[in-house]
Amino acid sequence: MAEAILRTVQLTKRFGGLNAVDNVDFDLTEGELVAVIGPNGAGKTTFVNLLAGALRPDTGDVIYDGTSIASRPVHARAMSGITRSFQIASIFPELSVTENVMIAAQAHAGHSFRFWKPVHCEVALHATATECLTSLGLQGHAHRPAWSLSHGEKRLLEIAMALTSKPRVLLLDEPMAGLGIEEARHMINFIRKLKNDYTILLVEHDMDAVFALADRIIVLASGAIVASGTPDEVRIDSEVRRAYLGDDEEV
Ligand SMILES: Nc1ncnc2c1ncn2[C@@H]1O[C@H](COP(=O)(O)OP(=O)(O)OP(=O)(O)O)[C@@H](O)[C@H]1O
Repeated sequence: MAEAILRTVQLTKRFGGLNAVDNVDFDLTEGELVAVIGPNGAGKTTFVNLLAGALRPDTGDVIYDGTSIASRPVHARAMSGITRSFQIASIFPELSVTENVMIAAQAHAGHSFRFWKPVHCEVALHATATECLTSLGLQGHAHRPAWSLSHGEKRLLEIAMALTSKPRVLLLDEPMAGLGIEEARHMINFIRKLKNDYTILLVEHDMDAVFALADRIIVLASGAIVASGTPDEVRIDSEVRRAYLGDDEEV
């Protein structure tokens, strides 16, 4: 069996008396797209925060490439290859789409441009930005101010900004949130393309997206994994119907 790039061992995060993430053993193998689903308050965002480094676990561990990273901060994890999509709040509305992606690229590159002449930095950042925008179909919007993008285009821009770090593991937290039907279809198509190049963890409420994209699905309820498997396995799992969807609902 292939070695996991990223795994968690009995990962636990408490808020007061609440186990938001409760003893979670999880693994993600290179090239996979694993979706994490579960009802509101199940612990999905807390779990992503623990992987991205925005939160530290109370107990348990996060292992990346065989090394414990549980105490590493967000930027150190991003530098080593685990990147979460940017949030709309981190887009600069008055700057162009390209400029936003260039700023993300510069932030990820950190000091690595230190020895370059400014003009070379600019050219390199521009090239990275163009590549990332193209992979999300935004190249035609490069010169527009970011504020003028639709909600769906802004969500694509968030992902383009995350790609500037050339992540090995891309963490996507509800990329479909707030999208219309057409925008959602568009987003699914782009994430499907990203699957060719990235290992992805997708947290998502949109079941059409989850079942269209996931190689494996993990179901969280009250912080704990209650089911996992292929989409077909999860679709027929009675525990999932009980804990998450209600017995009568179609998955
Ligand atoms: N910073 C915090 N302080 C206290 N409680 C928190 C904090 N963050 C999350 N929680 C609680 O932890 C539990 C898990 O929350 P989390 O946001 O991870 O769930 P979720 O599955 O992402 O929910 P949703 O689908 O609604 O986004 C919830 O009961 C939530 O109220």
